[in-house]
Amino acid sequence: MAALNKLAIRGIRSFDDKQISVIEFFTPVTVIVGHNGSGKTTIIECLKYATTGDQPPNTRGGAFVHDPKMANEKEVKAQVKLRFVSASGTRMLAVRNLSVTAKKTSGLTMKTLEGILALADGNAEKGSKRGVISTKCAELDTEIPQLLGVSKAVLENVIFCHQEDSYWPLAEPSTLKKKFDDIFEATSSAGTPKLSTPSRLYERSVLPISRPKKNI
Ligand SMILES: Nc1ncnc2c1ncn2[C@@H]1O[C@H](COP(=O)(O)OP(=O)(O)OP(=O)(O)O)[C@@H](O)[C@H]1O
Repeated sequence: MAALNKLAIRGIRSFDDKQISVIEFFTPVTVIVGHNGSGKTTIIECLKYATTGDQPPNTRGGAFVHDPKMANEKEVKAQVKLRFVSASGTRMLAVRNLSVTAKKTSGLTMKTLEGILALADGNAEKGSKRGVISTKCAELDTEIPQLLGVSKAVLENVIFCHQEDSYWPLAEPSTLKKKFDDIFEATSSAGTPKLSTPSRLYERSVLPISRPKKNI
């Protein structure tokens, strides 16, 4: 069974870029406790980012990275590192890198830098190429969910669902249908419906279906 072992965060939200904070996950459960604003959500955001490559909602302009103004720097380099065990029992390492630069006028410029997906025992962190599977972010985005044995949609909408997105089950029918289709993989990559899946059954049982009236 897949498992998360350790998460290292540097330069994300309130986690500054001067030190690395390490969170270890224990079996069967790890409880994250802290005051408001202490960084509990940030830990989940980092897990989602490490596994899917998706940054939290409303952070497009670089708000996910520690604010350079607070760091008193022009540029902040951020890193999220996750050690995990794949569904087949292999110890893996995923590293994602970001940087944010304060613009001369105002605002931020964010860059996504090369990542690493590697075997945890291959010394990729020390620069060794042994055991490195990919350094391309797009490949990490598809490979990591596969290694965990969970679809990207389930990681995004269920396991690491952001608190700002957690009301999606109450969304309007078309949004809800799309979410269920993604989660149950009801559409092929070409967008055509696959076999009858739970989402299709859900759609049939919940959405009003207009039937032509019969002439008697
Ligand atoms: N870009 C940023 N740079 C620096 N600090 C930031 C940045 N973005 C958010 N923060 C700070 O990081 C913290 C975010 O904390 P987070 O939401 O993870 O806390 P939490 O423990 O989940 O809080 P709550 O219990 O209220 O949900 C806040 O204190 C916020 O001010």
